[in-house]
Amino acid sequence: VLRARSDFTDRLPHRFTSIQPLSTPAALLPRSPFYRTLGFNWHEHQSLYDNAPLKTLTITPILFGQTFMYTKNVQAFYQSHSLTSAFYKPANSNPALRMLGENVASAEGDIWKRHRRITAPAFNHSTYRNVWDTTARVYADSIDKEGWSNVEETPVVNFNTVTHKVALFLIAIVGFGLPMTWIDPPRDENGKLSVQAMIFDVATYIQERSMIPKWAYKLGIKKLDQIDEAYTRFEEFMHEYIAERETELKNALAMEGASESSVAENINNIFGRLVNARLSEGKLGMTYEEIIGNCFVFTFAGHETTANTLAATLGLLALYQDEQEWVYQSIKSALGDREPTFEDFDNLDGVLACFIEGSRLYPGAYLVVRRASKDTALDLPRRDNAEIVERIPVKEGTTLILDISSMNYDSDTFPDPEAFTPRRWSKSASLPTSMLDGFIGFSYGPRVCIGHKFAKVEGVAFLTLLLRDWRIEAVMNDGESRGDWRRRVLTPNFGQALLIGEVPLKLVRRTHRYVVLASLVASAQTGDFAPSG
Ligand code: HEM
Repeated sequence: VLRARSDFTDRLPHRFTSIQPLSTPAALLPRSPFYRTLGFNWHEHQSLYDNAPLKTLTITPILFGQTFMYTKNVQAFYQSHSLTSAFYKPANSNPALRMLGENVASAEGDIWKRHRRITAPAFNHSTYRNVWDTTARVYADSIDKEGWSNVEETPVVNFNTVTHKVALFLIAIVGFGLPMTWIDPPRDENGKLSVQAMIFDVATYIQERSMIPKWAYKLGIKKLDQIDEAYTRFEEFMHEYIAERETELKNALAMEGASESSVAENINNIFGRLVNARLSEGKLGMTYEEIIGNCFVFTFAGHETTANTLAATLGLLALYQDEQEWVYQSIKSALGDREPTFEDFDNLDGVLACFIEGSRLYPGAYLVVRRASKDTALDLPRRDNAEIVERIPVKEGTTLILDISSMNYDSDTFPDPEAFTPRRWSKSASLPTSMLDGFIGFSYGPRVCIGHKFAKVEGVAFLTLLLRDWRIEAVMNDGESRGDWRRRVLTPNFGQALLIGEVPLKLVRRTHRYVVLASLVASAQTGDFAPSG
């Protein structure tokens, strides 16, 4: 049944707030009960749609900002993200993403198409192989440098720090060809911020950098000086790095028998592709500013999301020992006693299921923004009877917030939504659709996450190695229950990505003793494993 309605504001529940929660002033204000009324407190967030029969509502700010339409109706997601949709991702939806230059995540229309055409070919089979191999080497380096090669049990470790380091290394090495070592002094011999510290701070302080006015950096506040130094150095460093790479590519092109296509074929990292695009004339060129903008966005998007998802997944595995045992057995049956390789990726679906279930419960990108390019409508099934579909008109210019975190906790799609149940994603589970392919945490349609396979390969490689070698245990306070631990440790914050705090874990060795290959450690230290492209 399709019922036509004239005005969505009559059909949808309304909520009022003082200011728009997705605005700069709201992000600057300290957390308060005011946010709770909006559902932007993690635990109450899930009840935001309780009285919304179409799982959709509007929020109208009284003092500042516009009325936005919020939805956790998965049909709204599919309709607003399809190729033919009247909705688009507005370029100004997240100013933080474009502060160092236009890029594939911030642009819209033809500019976005150009950025996507240049960057997409870098996400290919050989990149994913590189992601796998690099993850294995970073893992070996971390075990060695942390001094865990010969211990039966590690001390308490904040695993969020570990996963942030792993994710940062992956994007720096595979994305930009920059060597990294697990233990790196924060400054070089000339007192300059190390590349690692610089990239880490750039990715961590994106929210602060986008909001704090320039004059504030002159006040001599230590934290602001640190942020300013990282960002200034990042731009300087990238300028020099682009110039260097440009010279290398020009030299490669000048060699006998070389052609533009043969040079392009040999480039296997994102950075190389961006610089090469700059050398090409015409429609697929890129400015310095755009290259830096893209490097910046890959640093952020490729780091924060994966790192927080991995940290949360490990925390959940530590709480759900039976699921950990299940995935351990699935690793053993896929690998036997041999070392995993990239070729095993497809058979490690139990590990992927854990990563996806971790992403469902703690979605790195917890919402996405779309805007109606013309008067249009959404056909939304009702919560009480999905056979009844109501047509909700949407006026041109309306902002639609696709609330991924609420969709992921919807009990209609995910029975017992709070439970960590990786098996709901496993290939053998009897699910209505192929859920693994249909997971919306990486979005859908033309603007699907460009790094989704990058993240999955990295996540599966890291989890496989770690879970094969160690049993993970949650470190609890005296008298603390599993539920208390989950609330204390795994209650996230809404930042540019969904942020997880410290995740205190302990690793207890399984029968497999990891043998640190001297050659791997040596290459990790020199950065030789960085791709030459
Ligand atoms: C668990 C990890 C990740 C999650 C949950 C995630 C999620 C998402 C989502 C939901 C979007 C769509 C945003 C929108 O439409 O507004 C997106 C876009 C994007 N992601 Fe990811 N992502 C992850 C990892 C990565 C990685 C590893 C990279 C890079 C190596 C990356 C790069 C990007 C870029 C560049 C875009 C913009 C694409 C475009 O608009 O054409 N992401 N991501």
